[in-house]
Amino acid sequence: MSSSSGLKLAETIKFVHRKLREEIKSGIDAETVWEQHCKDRNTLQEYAESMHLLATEHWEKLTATDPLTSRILWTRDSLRGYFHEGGLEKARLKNKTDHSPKDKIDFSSSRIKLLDVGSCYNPFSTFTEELDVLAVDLHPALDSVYQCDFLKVPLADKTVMTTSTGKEVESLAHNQFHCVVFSFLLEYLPTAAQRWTCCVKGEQLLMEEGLLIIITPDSKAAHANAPMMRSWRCALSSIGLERVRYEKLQHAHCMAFRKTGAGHQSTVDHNHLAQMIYIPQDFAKDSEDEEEEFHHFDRPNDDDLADAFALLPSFSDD
Ligand SMILES: C[S@@+](CC[C@H](N)C(=O)[O-])C[C@H]1O[C@@H](n2cnc3c(N)ncnc32)[C@H](O)[C@@H]1O
Repeated sequence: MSSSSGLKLAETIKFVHRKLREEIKSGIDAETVWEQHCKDRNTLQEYAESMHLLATEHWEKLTATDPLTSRILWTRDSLRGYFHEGGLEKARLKNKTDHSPKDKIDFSSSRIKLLDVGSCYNPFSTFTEELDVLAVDLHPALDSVYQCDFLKVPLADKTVMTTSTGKEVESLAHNQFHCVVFSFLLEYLPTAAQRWTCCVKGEQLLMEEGLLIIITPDSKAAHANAPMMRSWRCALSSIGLERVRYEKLQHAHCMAFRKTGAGHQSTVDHNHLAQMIYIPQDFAKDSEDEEEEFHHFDRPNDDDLADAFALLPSFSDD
């Protein structure tokens, strides 16, 4: 791998995201778009190399000078705070009405079992003393990451991994992980329905009281995309994921959601909820709008959002 300008690497990544969205907007169905994309080994390889370089050679330099910009350190800090420094107990006290597990899991003694979805280059591998990481990706950049299309991988009683034809995941076990991480994963997916599928699967893989960490890029001020963040929070609360931590870093929104065990509300309309996991680019009209990423977009009209929120109880403002 050779060094390359950060701008060029970021452009390679944005190009792939944009291409997928443009194909959807042109009317090709999501299944076909995704299938074709998964077969395009050259694009996947170029993306993996670019992402790996961008993160390790450019973003990590920024982390060295300003650790508060790091989504990886934010995640580690959140896990420590929740599992080892009283966050979990606080959440238990706050949610006296939760359907708590009969034998509460003691998280304090063991390493945190973490599933990093869309891991690319396994950024959490440096914390092996505290984290037991299973890193998976559609097209891994490193050998320590298992190949797995999270949209398609079956959830089963056991996690099954193969190494015979390369490192692959055949199935992932329900209720097995203390933590599931989606760091810069959701905006890769061109439809809100695919993002929703990820969230639902993430919830199913977590042990009760486990954390789903979602990190999404945004260099604008926190309030600029606050309606989007509220929309995500609201949708996730309807499948029993309660937000316990939120922070706007310089380039990302970072969120931790706790699996409350309240389960899915029986009345939830999954199609409707899926649309709530929107991103600004879903509304960009052409590639010029896309260029601006988070700057120029038409938000869903306020009435639509108000309707969406009205459907869901226990929504509270930021
Ligand atoms: C922007 S990169 C983020 C990499 C890393 N998580 C980080 O924070 O630097 C998005 C990653 O998600 C992976 N990805 C996208 N869709 C996926 C899927 N359905 N299953 C698994 N990985 C996926 C891509 O291959 C890519 O490596």
